[in-house]
Amino acid sequence: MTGLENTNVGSAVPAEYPARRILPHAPLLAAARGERPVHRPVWFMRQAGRSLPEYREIRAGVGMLESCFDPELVCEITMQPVRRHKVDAAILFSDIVVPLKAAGIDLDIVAGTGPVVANPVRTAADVAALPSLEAEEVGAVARAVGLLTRELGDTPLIGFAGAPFTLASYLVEGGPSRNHEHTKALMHADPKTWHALLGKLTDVAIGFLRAQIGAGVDAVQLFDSWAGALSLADYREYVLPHSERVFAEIAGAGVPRIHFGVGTGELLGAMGEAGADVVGVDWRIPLDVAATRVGPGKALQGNLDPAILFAGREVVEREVRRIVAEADRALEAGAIGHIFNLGHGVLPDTDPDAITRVVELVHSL
Ligand SMILES: O=C(O)CCc1c2[nH]c(c1CC(=O)O)Cc1[nH]c(c(CC(=O)O)c1CCC(=O)O)Cc1[nH]c(c(CC(=O)O)c1CCC(=O)O)Cc1[nH]c(c(CCC(=O)O)c1CC(=O)O)C2
Repeated sequence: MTGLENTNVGSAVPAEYPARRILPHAPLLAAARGERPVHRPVWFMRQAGRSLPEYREIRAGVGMLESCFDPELVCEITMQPVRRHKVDAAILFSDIVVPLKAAGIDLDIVAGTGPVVANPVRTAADVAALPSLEAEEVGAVARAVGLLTRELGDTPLIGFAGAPFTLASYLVEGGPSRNHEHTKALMHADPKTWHALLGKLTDVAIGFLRAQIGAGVDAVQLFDSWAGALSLADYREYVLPHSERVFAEIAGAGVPRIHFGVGTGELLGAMGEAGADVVGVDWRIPLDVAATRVGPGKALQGNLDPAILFAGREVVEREVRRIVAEADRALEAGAIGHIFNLGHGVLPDTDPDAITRVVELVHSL
C-alpha cells in the first residue's frame, strides 16, 4: 500500500489547457528544452520581495497572505524585478502555503518566521480531516496569472507549488523546523498515514499547478525546499513517488517543469528520476558534478550562493564566471541546458543593484 491508490486528483483541474502564449525565442524555455538560447537565461528565486524598496513600499500595511489573493497587487509585485533587473523570467508572487490557506487550513505567515499552522497534523484523523483544494479557491491566483500574461509581453512567467514533502513538513511541524522530528517520526512510525497525507498534498500541488497552467503560466517549479533533511533511502521510499506523480499529472500541459530542493547533493539522482525537465541545484555542489548525478537529458538551474551577493563586485564577478564555466562543463557532461539562478532565494537585505549587475554579467558571457 503506497498510499497512492484512489487519490482523486484535485478538482482544480481545467477541462483542457487553453491556448498559451507562444514565446518562440524565450531563452528560459529554449534552455529548459535543450534548444540553443539566444543568450544564457537568468532569473532569481525570491526576486520579487523584500530586497526591493518598491516591494516594501507597496506591501506596507498589507498582510502577506492577503497580498497573495489580490490579483492586481500580485501582478505589480511580480513585475517589479522584471522591470528593474531585466531578468529572463518572472516568477509569480505567491507562496507555497497559499493553496493550503485557500483550501481552508488555519495558517498564517508570520514575518520573520514564515508559515505557522494553528493545528499541526499528527494523526490519521487529522489527515482524514484535511480539505481538498477547489479551483474557485485559487481563482484570484489564476486571475493574477491572466493579468501577468498580458503585462509581460515576451517574458515567460513561472508558476510554482510547494512539493508534497515540504508542505507536509510545515503541516506536521506547525511551522519552520530545524530537525523535522515530528515529520520524520510520523513518516517512519505510521507509513500508511504518511502516504495518505502526502497523497492529499500531492493533489493540492497538482490542483494549484493546473490552475496556474490553465491560466497561462509558461513554466512551473516545484519547491521541495526541505528535502535535504532526508536520507536518500527515506527520500526514495517516502517522498519520490509523490513528487513523481505531480510531474506526471502535469506532463500533458507541455510546459517545462523545474524540480528544486535545498541541501540535495546526495538526492540529485533520485530527484532526476521524478520526471522534471530541469533540476535546480543549490550552491553546495558544482554544476558539472551535479550533471553526473542528475543524469543526462536534463537542464540544470543554479547555483550562486545568495550570500555571495554581499561580498562586493569583484567576488560576485569571479563567482558568476566560475558558475558559468561549470555550467558549460555540465553541458559537455550531458546536461541539455543551463538556467542561471541562485542556489536558493534572494536574501531580504540584498542590494538590488548587485542583482541587476549579475543579470548584465550573465548576459554578457
Ligand atoms: O522570513 C520571513 O519573514 C518569512 C519568509 C517566508 C515566507 N514564506 C515562507 C517563508 C520562510 C522562508 O522563506 O524562510 C515559506 C516559503 N515560501 C516559499 C518557499 C520555497 C523556498 O523559497 O524555498 C518557502 C519555504 C522556505 C523554507 O522554509 O526554506 C516560496 C516563495 N515565497 C515567495 C515566493 C515568490 C517570490 O519570491 O516571488 C516564493 C516562490 C518563488 C521563489 O522562491 O522565488 C514570496 C514570499 N514569501 C514570504 C515572503 C516574505 C513576506 C514579507 O515579509 O514581505 C516573500 C517575499 C520575499 O521573500 O521577500 C513569506
